[in-house]
Amino acid sequence: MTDTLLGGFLPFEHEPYFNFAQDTVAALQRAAFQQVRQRYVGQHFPLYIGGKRVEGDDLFEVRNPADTREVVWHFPRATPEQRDQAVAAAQTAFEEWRLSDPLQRATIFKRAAELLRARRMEFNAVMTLENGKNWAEADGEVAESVDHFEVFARETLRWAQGKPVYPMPDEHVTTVYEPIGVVACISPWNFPSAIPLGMALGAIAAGNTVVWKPASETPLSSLLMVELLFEAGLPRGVIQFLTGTDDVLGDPLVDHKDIRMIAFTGSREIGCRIYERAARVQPGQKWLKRVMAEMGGKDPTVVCADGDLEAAALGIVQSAFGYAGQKCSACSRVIAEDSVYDELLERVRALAAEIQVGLPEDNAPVGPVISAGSAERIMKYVHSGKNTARLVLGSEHPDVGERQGGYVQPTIFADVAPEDPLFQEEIFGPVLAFTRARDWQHAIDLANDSDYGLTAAFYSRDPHKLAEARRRMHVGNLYLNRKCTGALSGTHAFGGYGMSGTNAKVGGPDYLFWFLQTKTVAQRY
Ligand SMILES: NC(=O)c1ccc[n+]([C@@H]2O[C@H](COP(=O)([O-])OP(=O)(O)OC[C@H]3O[C@@H](n4cnc5c(N)ncnc54)[C@H](O)[C@@H]3O)[C@@H](O)[C@H]2O)c1
Ligand SMILES: N[C@@H](CCC=O)C(=O)O
Repeated sequence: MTDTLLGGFLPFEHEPYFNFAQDTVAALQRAAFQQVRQRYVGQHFPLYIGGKRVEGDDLFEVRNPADTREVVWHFPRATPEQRDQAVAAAQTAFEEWRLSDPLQRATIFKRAAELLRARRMEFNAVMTLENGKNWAEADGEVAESVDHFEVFARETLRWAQGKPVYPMPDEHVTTVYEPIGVVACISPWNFPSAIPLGMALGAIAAGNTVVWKPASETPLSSLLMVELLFEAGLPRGVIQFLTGTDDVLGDPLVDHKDIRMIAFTGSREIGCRIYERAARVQPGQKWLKRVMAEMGGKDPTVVCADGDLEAAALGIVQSAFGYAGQKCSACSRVIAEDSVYDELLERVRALAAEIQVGLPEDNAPVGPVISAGSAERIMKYVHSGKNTARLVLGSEHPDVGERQGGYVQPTIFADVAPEDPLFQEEIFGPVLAFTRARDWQHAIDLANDSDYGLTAAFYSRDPHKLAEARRRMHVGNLYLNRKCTGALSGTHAFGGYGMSGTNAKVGGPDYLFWFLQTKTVAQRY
């Protein structure tokens, strides 16, 4: 029966992006900024616990990274009591939600997709104002969120079917998947809707309940998704929404005995910390906690001598400097064969030199990094890089008038040695390292010389080299003859190797298994 239902949810198409080059579309997006400013700026937003909206007394400010003098909105700092109430409420809601009909879940997600389609420009504008994405980057993420709703609607039905087993003549044996409990979803600021949404939908599509803890820099993009799900019919107790400080919502949430799983996306430092802490069984805890930890990257683009240099240069510039390099998937290393190294470097330099850094609300190609502190950290790499490598572009502060924010110019270093921090460490900003390889095989060795293994791009026209790249590149997401950013839900299951994390592969066919446990039932008649 579920097969028939799943059939009713097909076919699937990725949500198309808005074409902001069209005047009418651009005018609508501008109007959405005005509406969002009128409706949301200056507002105080709530927590959600046990289906109730909870106002807080102790508020923190969210600032516009494009001009940090502007406070855009306020959110509450949850107290330890509210954290514990949220976990308890999620436990209570689990008893009902775990038995919910997968078709009910799928229908809610489909409805949420429809609701979001109608409000995409509003969600884009909110994201721009709190995390500095330009229109296209924000739109890419909101479109990905629509895709997540559509994909998870189908995945919840698919997993509800169970899996066939090898039969026995005298027993009827089934393998079915059941939910596990309360999942804490902890997310970063750089993808404030699609990333927490992917984790939360994984949890609730599987029949679990959620404590959703967004990054403090970007809580409204997350809250709007939660409220959208409520509007679509999700029983309100299924998601608890908590904002606040890491001393209340970090270690203590991870350590909580009633948390069954932590779904985390963020830095390597915090991911490793969670992994370690969650391994300790707390008094009263009745399970081994499961941890999904999706972490950073140091993503290479390999360019072979026979590759299309024009396409490679464009792909490198888009993936290295789009959203100021603040994607875990961003290209941060280029490894090119000796014979094309200089030409490729010049092509990339010329394209990158044209990039204008400016206001994301005006749709500048590159906006600010998330904060002044982040810019300072990035500039430390740039300053020390000048002593270890050859600066080809950047390193100055772009002119953005009187605005205060962490604006960093696209920066390129050439002749970077493999042991250089520019080659090994995630900088999470618009800083690109070029390294020369003797030949294409050496280039693959250099690409693999990293603790991380998230994404990589590989450019060649030679089928033998492409096949070898498929076999040898040690990454979770390998892109041949295209840029290494922009995974699409349902198609490019996303997650890395090595210290990039647990390889959970959000948006992929196995993702829901992370949130399920398997029951075998054998019956004799
Ligand atoms: N692999 C991926 O899919 C992916 C996607 C996006 C971002 N990232 C990575 O995220 C990082 C940038 O994000 P960030 O700066 O927000 O990361 P972060 O690790 O500093 O913070 C992530 C979240 O963890 C919370 N947190 C902080 N201390 C905690 C603790 N002790 N216990 C539990 N939670 C705690 C934060 O409040 C935040 O919500 C980069 O390294 C980037 O590569 C990875
Ligand atoms: N999924 C995004 C990256 C998310 C990390 O920051 C991409 O594929 O570019």
